[in-house]
Amino acid sequence: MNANLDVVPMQEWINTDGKPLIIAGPCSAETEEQVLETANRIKAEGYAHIMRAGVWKPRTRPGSFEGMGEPALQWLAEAKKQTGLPLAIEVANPEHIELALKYGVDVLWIGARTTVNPFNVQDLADALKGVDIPVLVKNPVNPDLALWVGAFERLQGAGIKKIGAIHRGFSNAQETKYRNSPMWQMAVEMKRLFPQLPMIGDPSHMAGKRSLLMELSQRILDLNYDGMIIETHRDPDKAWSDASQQLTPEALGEMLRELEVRKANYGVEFTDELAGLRAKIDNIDRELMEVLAARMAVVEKLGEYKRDNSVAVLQLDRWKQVHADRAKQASGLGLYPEFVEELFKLVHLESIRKQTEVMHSSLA
Ligand SMILES: C=C(O[C@@H]1C=C(C(=O)O)C=C[C@H]1O)C(=O)O
Repeated sequence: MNANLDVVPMQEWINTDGKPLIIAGPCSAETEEQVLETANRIKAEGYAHIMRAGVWKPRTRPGSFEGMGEPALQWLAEAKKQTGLPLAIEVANPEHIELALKYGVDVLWIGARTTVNPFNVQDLADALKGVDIPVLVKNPVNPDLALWVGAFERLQGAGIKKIGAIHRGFSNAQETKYRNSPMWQMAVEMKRLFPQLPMIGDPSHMAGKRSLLMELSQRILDLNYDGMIIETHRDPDKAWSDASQQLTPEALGEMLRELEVRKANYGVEFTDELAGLRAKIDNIDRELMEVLAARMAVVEKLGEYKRDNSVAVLQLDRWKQVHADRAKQASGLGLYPEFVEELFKLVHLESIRKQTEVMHSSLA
């Protein structure tokens, strides 16, 4: 992808003393009392750099609680006064931005259901022209990296340079362990393309349930994210939205204290050992590719046979057999079967591509 983002480093707009940024707060601002109590309990725990709360809630189906709107902004402004915590909220249209700025909100984010729509994102970017405020962009609900990048480009067009990405996971067509599947490779690719872009994990929306928060948060930290945005509520089971994925400010504190923040890089003392092990990996990878090339040469021969005898490229029974057999072999070798299944799906796709090419070569 050919794109360039001009990013102000995160530490220039929020000082976390080099620690991962923690944005914590309720899914929704429900009542003044709930906002103030939650804010003060978060503050007392000491981990949060920014408080979050939903003021307008995009819901999957009508009839669910859709947020309190402007009154919630008054409660949040009071919470900021009492705790000193800067505020972050989601905005989905220019009116939301205007109100957020009126009530002194410090950081805005664009939600996953907005990021998918370039018209909406452009409206937000236009409304932000001349405004100096950090804007975080959640990944679009579908795993489309270009759409995510496009949202940043639209913001940059409006002069916004304090930007960051929030990885909240991607919608599932089928029921899975996660509410939104992380598809970590999307965030890793984003980091590869734009190393300077802060990446913030949203374990709450990936998980959908409390029991998965810890493992997801640790994974986020192990992938070197710049921070996390996590939902916390004074009385989670009674929350008006996302009850099952929130935890109390104190339980969140306990969880955060248990997480391990590891160093981003190896120290110099490991340099020699590291170089030796990496040289081994380089050799093994070369062998892997030689083996793949040998397999592909046989696939090509089979393709020529198919072409000359008018046999279809895809042979489902054979593929089913390969798929099942390789996963079984994987267990015996101590490899994670799902990894091997995915790997062979890719290999099979490449075989199909190669044989299709061979088929077409007869037409030349
Ligand atoms: C190689 C073949 O063609 C395709 C590719 C396969 C593979 O990569 O293992 C298996 C079945 C076919 O869909 C074949 O027919 O055996």
